[in-house]
This record gives sequence, C-alpha cells and structure tokens, in this order.
Amino acid sequence: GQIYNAQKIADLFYKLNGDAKNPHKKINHTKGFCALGVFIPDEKASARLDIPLLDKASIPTEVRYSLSGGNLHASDKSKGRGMALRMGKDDWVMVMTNAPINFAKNPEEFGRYLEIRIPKNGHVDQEKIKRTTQEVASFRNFAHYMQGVGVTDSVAHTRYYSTHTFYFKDKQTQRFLPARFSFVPVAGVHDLTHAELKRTGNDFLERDFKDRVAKAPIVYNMVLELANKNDPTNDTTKLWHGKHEEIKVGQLRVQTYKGHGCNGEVFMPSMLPSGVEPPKDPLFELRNEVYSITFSKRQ
Ligand code: HEM
Repeated sequence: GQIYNAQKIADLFYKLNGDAKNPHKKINHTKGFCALGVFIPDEKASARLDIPLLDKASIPTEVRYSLSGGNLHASDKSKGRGMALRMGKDDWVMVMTNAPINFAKNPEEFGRYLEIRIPKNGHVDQEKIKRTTQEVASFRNFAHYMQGVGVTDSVAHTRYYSTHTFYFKDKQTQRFLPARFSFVPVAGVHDLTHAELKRTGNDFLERDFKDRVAKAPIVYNMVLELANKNDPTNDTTKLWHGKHEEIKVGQLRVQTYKGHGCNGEVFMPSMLPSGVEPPKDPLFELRNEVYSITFSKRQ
C-alpha cells in the first residue's frame, strides 16, 4: 500500500490546490487576513495550571482568520473557517478551525481524502467522492457534522476548536490533564439565515471585521474541556459527549486590523509553552511536518 508520510501529503496538497502561476501561495487556508490582539490570562487558570506563560498580565497576540481550502478567492459563505494565533514570539501557537472534529483519524485517511478530490484529466470524480464519503466512517461523520453547521455572519460570531487533545499541567498534582480547547465568542454564535445567505455577497468577513473592531474589540473566552474517563483522546474524528469540567484559561481581545501581511507566514501548532504537552494522536506530528514542508516551498 501507499505510505502517507509528510512529503506525500504535501505533494497531494499541491496536486489538489497548487497553482503553476502562483507557486508560492499558501496551499491550504489560503484566503485570509490578519489582526492583532491581546490575550489576558485568567487569574484562576494561572492558579490551577502550571503554565508560567499564564503568569503574565497580558500577552500580545497575532491573529490570522482564514477559510479552509486552497482557493484565494473562495466565498466567505463557505463553512470551513480557521483561526491561527501566535501569542508572544511563538510562545504559544494555536491553529484551529470551526469544527471540533476533522475528517481523518490517521495519515492514510487524510491522504485518501485529498486523493479522491484531485482532478484526473481535468475532471473531478464527484461520484467517487460521494461513494467514498459514505464508505469511510470518518469522512461520513465529518460530512454529517458539517451539514448541521451554519455559515456564521462574522468571525466575531464563530467558535474555533483545537480538535486535537493537548495535555495541561495541573499545579497541585503536577500531572498532565488531557483536554480539548476552544475559543468561544462572547457575542455568541450567529448563523446567516437562508434569506441573508441569498442576498449576501461572497466577501463580507473582512469588511465586517474592520467595522466591528473600529467600535470595540472582538472577544473570545479560551475554554479547556477536560477529558472524562472514556473520552477518545487520540482520535480527532470523535466528538466528546455529555458534561465536562471546564477551565477558563483567559480572554482573547482582537483589536486591530492588519491587512494581508501575515498570509505568507506559518503558524506551527507544535509551538507550545512549558506546561502544555503535544497531542498523541497519529496526525499531530505529521501535521507539523507538512506545515514545515509547505512553508519552506513558499520561500
Ligand atoms: C495531518 C493533519 C493536517 C494536515 C496535513 C494539514 C495541512 C495543512 C497545510 C499544508 C496548511 C498550510 C500551511 C502553510 O503552508 O502555512 C494548513 C494550514 C492550516 N490548517 Fe491544517 N492540516 C492538518 C490538520 C489540521 C487541523 C486538525 C486543523 C484544525 C484544528 C487545521 C487547521 C489549519 C488552519 C487554520 C490553517 C491555516 C493556518 C494559517 O492561518 O496560516 N489543520 N494545514
């Protein structure tokens, strides 16, 4: 069978999203814009967790909002959204999407998901995509999840998820607690209605962002959801169900529009502060290797 290592996955990304006329474009989450904000750690979180970075009163944070996929001109009415954060100077980098799960639990599934979408002789095999989406449980679950998701009217009304499970050092026990995190918009999640979807153009997120931050910061609470005993921690395709203990880590306040300068940068999810350990699932390391390859191809 095929070996889906980082180079193979990067090659597939270029086959799917590459542009011979623009070889240096970002190959996934291509359409995006940049902003600046501050992260204010919560006092209770720095008492509970042994993460020295959280002892700071505030941490300057670079923000990149994006759409999933390699199309620089994708419609903002597409559902897949991203938010990448760089706290301090790569002190803590978080790369999230608006879905708590993804479509693949291992490199083979990830590679196959890309492969079936690559045009052959200029033709995308929609039948094969449909068939395979039904056959592979991870693809089917993700498609089903995304069907139930709306198109939000603003990045200020979108919740962003870590998807992977990270490990956070408990101050009292010095043990690492498995948890998923998310950035919950304080203004709530709001979807466009059918009527609004019809009359809205394809480019509204960036303008909406500029209008908002001219008046007030866009605010998110960063929340950890601690794993319960039987929650899957090494499978990014599985939702967690039921009640979970939550820890509010702090608040992100996004204040300043910064144009498109950060679009060429890379956000490496492996940049973690002392007190946070990386995920153990079969995709996280591969993911970081792929980002290194695609970033170096942009230079
Ligand atoms: C093995 C799994 C994954 C692979 C191979 C992969 C691949 C990629 C690649 C090639 C890029 C472009 C990087 C660059 O050149 O700058 C990218 C960007 C991105 N990915 Fe992934 N990805 C994976 C998993 C995920 C997951 C689980 C999430 C969400 C939790 C995610 C969210 C994003 C976002 C938001 C960006 C844009 C970052 C930015 O703003 O620059 N990816 N991904």
